[in-house]
Amino acid sequence: MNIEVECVTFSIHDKRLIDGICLQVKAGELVGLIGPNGSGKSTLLKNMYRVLKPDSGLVTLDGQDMLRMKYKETARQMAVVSQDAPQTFDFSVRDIVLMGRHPHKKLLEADTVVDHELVEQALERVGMDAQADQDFATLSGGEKQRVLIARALAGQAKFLVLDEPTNHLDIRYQLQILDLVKTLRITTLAALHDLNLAAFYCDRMYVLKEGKVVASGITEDVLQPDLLWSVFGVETEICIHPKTGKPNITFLPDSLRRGGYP
Ligand SMILES: Nc1ncnc2c1ncn2[C@@H]1O[C@H](COP(=O)(O)OP(=O)(O)OP(=O)(O)O)[C@@H](O)[C@H]1O
Repeated sequence: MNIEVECVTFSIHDKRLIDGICLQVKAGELVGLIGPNGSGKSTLLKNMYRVLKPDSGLVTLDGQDMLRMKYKETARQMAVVSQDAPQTFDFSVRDIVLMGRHPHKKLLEADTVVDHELVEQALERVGMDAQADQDFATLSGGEKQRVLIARALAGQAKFLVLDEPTNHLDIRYQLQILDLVKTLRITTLAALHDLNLAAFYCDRMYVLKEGKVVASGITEDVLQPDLLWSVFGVETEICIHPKTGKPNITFLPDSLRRGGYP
């Protein structure tokens, strides 16, 4: 599936939060969206998964205007894992993952053996099968995040939107989840804060600042000290790591330039 954002603009109370953004995710790519706090990453993603409606511009899925699609059709094509886990009561982990199958069903249609198989497989893939019967509300932040990834997998979406998917995860699961996404080769757009993870996993990236794309391209070209200074205001040294072959960023805090701590 190819996704295209064409010149999307979005404002709230006359404040322009997204300013003429164009981007593209080609079939099978894992594309990163990076940028400082408040640069518009989540707002852009919400415009893509239809929680917000662009003032102007277009979002297309394989050339189809998404705003003209039925919501159910969008949900079949696109799965979203956002930072905010849903507030739920009395739903088990398995129930939550089964919800990923809903866009494929008619109203009141019963769940099938295939639905249940897909749910069990998805739970196994994220390492949550042992907690399938636990109340979702009692999980840790990281466990919730993994269950939401499982829900997306069970839904067999062709396009995955991840809004800081590794936010609550310990390092093992950060690597596991991004490895999984990469292995599945699902077309994915992911807002990521960890630049080293983004450097390792993303095929390409877009850098946002104040609602605009200020750089884009393959990670090796985009991740340069000058750019990171101008966007994040942080000094860095970047080398290509001999084992990964990917950019490895070392952050140099202000205190180093001042000669360390008193
Ligand atoms: N409903 C709203 N009303 C007013 N301003 C808003 C609203 N929603 C978002 N904003 C503002 O839009 C800007 C972009 O927010 P957004 O959440 O998209 O940033 P982000 O890049 O995802 O940030 P973070 O990395 O902190 O998650 C911020 O300045 C935020 O305060």
